[in-house]
Amino acid sequence: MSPAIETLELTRRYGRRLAVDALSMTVPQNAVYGFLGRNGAGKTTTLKMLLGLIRPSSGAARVCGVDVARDRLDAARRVGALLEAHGFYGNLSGRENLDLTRRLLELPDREIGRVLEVVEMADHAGRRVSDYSLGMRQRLGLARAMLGAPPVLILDEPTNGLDPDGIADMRRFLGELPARTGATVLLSSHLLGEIEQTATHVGIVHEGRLVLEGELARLKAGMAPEIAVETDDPARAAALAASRGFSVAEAPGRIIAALTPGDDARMASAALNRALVEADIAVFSIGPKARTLEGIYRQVSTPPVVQPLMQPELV
Ligand SMILES: Nc1ncnc2c1ncn2[C@@H]1O[C@H](COP(=O)(O)OP(=O)(O)OP(=O)(O)O)[C@@H](O)[C@H]1O
Repeated sequence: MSPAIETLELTRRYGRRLAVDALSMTVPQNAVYGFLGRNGAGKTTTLKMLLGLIRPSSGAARVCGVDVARDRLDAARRVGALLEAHGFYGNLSGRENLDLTRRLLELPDREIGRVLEVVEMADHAGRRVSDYSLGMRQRLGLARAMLGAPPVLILDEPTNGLDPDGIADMRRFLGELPARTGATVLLSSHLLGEIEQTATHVGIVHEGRLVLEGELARLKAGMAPEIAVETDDPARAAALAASRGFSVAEAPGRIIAALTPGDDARMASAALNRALVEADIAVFSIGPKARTLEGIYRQVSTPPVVQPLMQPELV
């Protein structure tokens, strides 16, 4: 069974800028694959190449085994997409907007009722789209992407601009989509929490390169443990932890120190606690932290912090 999506050394240059740099990703069938990266990391450029909207400078992309550059139409038939610009006609109803796409794709009329049911929009389908909330437009966009039941859905930042209720709704739809439709979902986001709550798989892109990919549960299990320290002096605590070989992230009132995989987090916590107290730094709490996608992301996208130990009396 070929993967739902596969790219091989996919590369796109804009002038001298490498927007996507030899990116090889694999999205297994039936996954909800979270494609994660900061703004400008290269997510949209990758998605556009997968959809055949722009050509790669080199490398290849395949959807359900079909090469996108070689068989663009064949590949396009297998994908539904939700991109940022909706392009709906505000003066037409939701149903009429869907009908325009249905006719283009030469699909039977009943497809409209089916996709409206999936996104729970059947009750609003007769209203003009100009009266829709942004969340309703996003759902209509999702419904349009699902017309014809393509086996792959590609969604660019599907919760962008939504209010908390809209975000919660959209997350629920996305998580349920593989079970409800049999589709594989690739969704891009710059929000860790969003991917953590919806995705089964994750790919992290940083400066055009795929720096990590895999099943989320396995990545979490395999990641280096971290110690969270609440303290009165995060700056000195961070410097001290870094001098002892930890990679450290600093936040108001606390630091997160990442261990090397295989280290015993409890013993390391005790040793770090002793060192902090000896350096006259108040420790309000200390202990191993639950493994999160945020921790994984920090490990792959930031270089370790190594700062010289400052003597307490000099600070
Ligand atoms: N048409 C273009 N011409 C020149 N440079 C571009 C073009 N499109 C994208 N870029 C550049 O390529 C890089 C990757 O952009 P891309 O839009 O793919 O990132 P992204 O991860 O989707 O970010 P965002 O979430 O902000 O859309 C950026 O540095 C961007 O400035």
